Amino acid sequence: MAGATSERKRQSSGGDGQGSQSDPREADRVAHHRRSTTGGTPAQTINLIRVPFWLGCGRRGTELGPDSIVEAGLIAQLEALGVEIAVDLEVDCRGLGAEAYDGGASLRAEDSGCPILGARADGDCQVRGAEADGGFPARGDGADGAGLKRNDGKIGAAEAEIQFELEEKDGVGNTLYDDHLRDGDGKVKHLTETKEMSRRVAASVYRAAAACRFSLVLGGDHSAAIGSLAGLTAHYERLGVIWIDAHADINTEETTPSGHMHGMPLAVALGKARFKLTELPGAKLLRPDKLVIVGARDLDPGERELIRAEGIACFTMHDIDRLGMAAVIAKALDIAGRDTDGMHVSFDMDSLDPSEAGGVGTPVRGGLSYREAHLAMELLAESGRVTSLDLVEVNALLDHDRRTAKLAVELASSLFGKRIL
Ligand SMILES: NC(=[NH2+])NCCC[C@H](N)C(=O)O
Repeated sequence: MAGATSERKRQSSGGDGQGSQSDPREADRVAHHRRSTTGGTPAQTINLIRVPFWLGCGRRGTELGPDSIVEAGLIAQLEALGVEIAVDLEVDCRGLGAEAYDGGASLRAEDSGCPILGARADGDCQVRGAEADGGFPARGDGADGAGLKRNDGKIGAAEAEIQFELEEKDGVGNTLYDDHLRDGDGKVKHLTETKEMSRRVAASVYRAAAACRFSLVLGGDHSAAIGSLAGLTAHYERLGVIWIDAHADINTEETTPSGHMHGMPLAVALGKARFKLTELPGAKLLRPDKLVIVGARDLDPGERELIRAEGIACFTMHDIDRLGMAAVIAKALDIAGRDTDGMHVSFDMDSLDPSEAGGVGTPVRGGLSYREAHLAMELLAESGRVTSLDLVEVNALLDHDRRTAKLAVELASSLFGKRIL
């Protein structure tokens, strides 16, 4: 728990570590500029957000992904690159769909002693305590049009209110939403739990973004990205997104062939599904012209239609074969990076060929080679533009010798500036 320790240290030295900088955003801009002009290694302060959630894909083993990636050496690798892990927290997913987890009610979130965001009672209650005097503004009433008021880079903002809502509703059970889309309607599975997980992830990601920190979100299945995107759009005015995946994950409740929420996050984020990102506190819809999909090779009919209708940039494996990864990433950066103030990379390990990354729940042949995946991450690092990353869909029960988890660590290292020479 190096992260929690470092957060506690920061607290005892008086505040959240941002107080001594008059304008953290300015410092961040300078750092970005320095990186882009020297091509140097991006040294960053990150919040590590573990999301052990599998209900969005229906395959157990995916909830073991975050710890598997950490145990494969993530923290040492990042620290060797000069990355500071300011916070290391686990979003509590155990109280969600308790019947689907071993132990049922005995594993409910409140039993951790830290009912809302942190399963890690030692670290997260401390982190939350620090926020209590962080001067949270109340959630905006729309006066600034953003839903959430900004907090000048201070940790906190609307999270106190988000937590309050969760506390109120989660303490008595797991049925938090009263909408018509319920599990068992034969269509979307675990919608209620996925929404609740997303709210929790969003709160943590928002908090990181508000503190000008990079969020590294470890899945868990790809529905965790609903939370990332909600937290990020609550903070950034115009977010660009590069979605690296074998699938487009843009099914709606009507088009999903499986009912699994991990095939739907982009439809949610774009406002095309009945469940819209804007249901989550402060979140804004993603703009279709700021989204780029890279590596697609398994699209459902409804997904093809939606991608065409919305004019979404989708570089399939065919395009990567023809143009090469370097050209594809250059185009992706141009689309997701122009006129945006934040850039999120959502990396599904199933974008890689199954011969490299077999430990995933929905493998598809003909994927990215080992070098193509690294090159993508290296070029994204060089751009100096990426402000957050999801690394998702490692299924530890399907992974041999942690091969996929180790590859996830390697790819994260490339994104944080590791170079061959
Ligand atoms: N993130 C993923 N692995 N998504 C797989 C989605 C598969 C399929 N398109 C579905 O909607 O069910």
